[in-house]
Amino acid sequence: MLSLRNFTVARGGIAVLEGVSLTLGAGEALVLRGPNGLGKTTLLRTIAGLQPAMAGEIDADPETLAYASHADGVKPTLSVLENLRFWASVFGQGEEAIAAALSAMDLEKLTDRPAQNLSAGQKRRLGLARLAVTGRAVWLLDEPTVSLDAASVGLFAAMVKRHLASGGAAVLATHIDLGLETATVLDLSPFRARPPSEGGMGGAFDEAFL
Ligand SMILES: Nc1ncnc2c1ncn2[C@@H]1O[C@H](COP(=O)(O)OP(=O)(O)OP(=O)(O)O)[C@@H](O)[C@H]1O
Repeated sequence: MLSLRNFTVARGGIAVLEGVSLTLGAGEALVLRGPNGLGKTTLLRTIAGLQPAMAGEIDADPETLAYASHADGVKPTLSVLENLRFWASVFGQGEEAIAAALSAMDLEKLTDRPAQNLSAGQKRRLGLARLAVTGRAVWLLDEPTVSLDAASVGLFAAMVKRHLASGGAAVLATHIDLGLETATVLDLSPFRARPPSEGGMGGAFDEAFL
């Protein structure tokens, strides 16, 4: 469903990760690990097509990818239900998918509340519920559990497990253990871009190099 070969990704024109190769098949989850600033977000953004790769190849159908970023991406003046209806219409999904999304993230009691009046955790639950109305197979998830309490983390983990069981796949940047028994953990530290003096395309000096 997704494969990368010798993939190099950059922020601000400077390579942060180089030579990343991976494959992801149906039912599989990949957990990206590495210290702050290493490039996990950058890798997910590049896979999602939000920025170009610096080098390497990606094999994936863009129409199968759904990206959930750090930001919840909810529309503040729309209610919870209106937000999901909006996204469902964008992705060609119907009421059944919306009902499943509400149930998955326990949002049924909040359907009429404007998103701007949700708590941080509720907003994040709505942001994650959007995934369930995309109908897309490969979920790209950047720190999906930020602001979630333990119960909501459990709901989200269950949603991801159902997605995998139904033939979907997921790449997650997360520092916590979601209990995805079948997930493969990929430590990105060995792919940190080398500075030009070492033959690489990197060069930023920041916390990733300390
Ligand atoms: N817009 C930008 N312009 C230039 N550099 C950036 C930009 N955004 C991020 N960076 C830098 O790119 C590097 C990789 O950042 P990225 O957000 O991908 O790391 P991360 O591994 O996801 O970190 P974290 O675990 O803290 O979320 C960092 O050194 C960061 O400071």
